[in-house]
Amino acid sequence: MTVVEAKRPWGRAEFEEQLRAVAEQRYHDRHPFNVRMHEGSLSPAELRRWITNRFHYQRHIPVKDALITAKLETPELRRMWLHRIEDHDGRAEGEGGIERWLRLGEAAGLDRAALLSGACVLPGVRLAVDGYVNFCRHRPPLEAVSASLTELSAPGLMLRRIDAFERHYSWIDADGLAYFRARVGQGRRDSDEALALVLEWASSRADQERAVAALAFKCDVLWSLLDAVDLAQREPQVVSR
Ligand SMILES: O=C(O)c1cc(C(=O)O)c2c(n1)C(=O)C(=O)c1cc(C(=O)O)[nH]c1-2
Repeated sequence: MTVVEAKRPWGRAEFEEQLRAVAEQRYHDRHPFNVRMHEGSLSPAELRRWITNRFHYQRHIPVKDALITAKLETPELRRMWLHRIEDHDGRAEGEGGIERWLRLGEAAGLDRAALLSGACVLPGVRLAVDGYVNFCRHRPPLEAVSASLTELSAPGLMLRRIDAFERHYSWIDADGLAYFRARVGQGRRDSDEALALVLEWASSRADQERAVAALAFKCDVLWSLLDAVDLAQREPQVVSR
């Protein structure tokens, strides 16, 4: 009989390093579409296609956070996670990240009703977003929370994006960038909180490897979302001006 010895868990610092390496090396800031966005070579139609399709992702973030909240077992943890839902949905009509994204769309000349209808969302984007929501629906809290750790890299990307929009896409009113500005601080807080939970919860090497795999999966979700946007033919879009 062969005895398979369990691998020893990584130390805390090494585990954190593994997570950060995935969040950096597989992040979608390296995707060709984002590279073109940053260098200023996207056409208005491409930028509008991205805004339209990313709205599908944005509006599902609070749904997946509600699924995660339902799995958390203490009031303290649920309180911590609940603010994410509020960040996107706001406390009242006309507030929150979803509303800010709609204003970004309007600043780029997109029609609010058309965005809300979801009619122009690409099939690959629907699948990528479904993949993320279902992952958080079905997996244990450790993996669902680990998947959110792409946010370790998000604040840096937001700053780069704000700079790129101001520099290259000044036809979009600067007020439209409020979504990205708000996400810099929110993303830092979210990733600090999530990282502390993952480091605490994953005690065995198997858990640690599951956490790293969950984060890699999420990187793939973001990457394939951009693949769909990048490869799409020009979509008919309802433009308000
Ligand atoms: O624009 C981006 O590149 C980007 C990336 C990510 C991310 O890395 O997951 C998020 C967001 N934006 C974002 O706006 C957001 O609210 C958000 C929530 C989450 C999450 O997984 O809980 N990621 C992200």
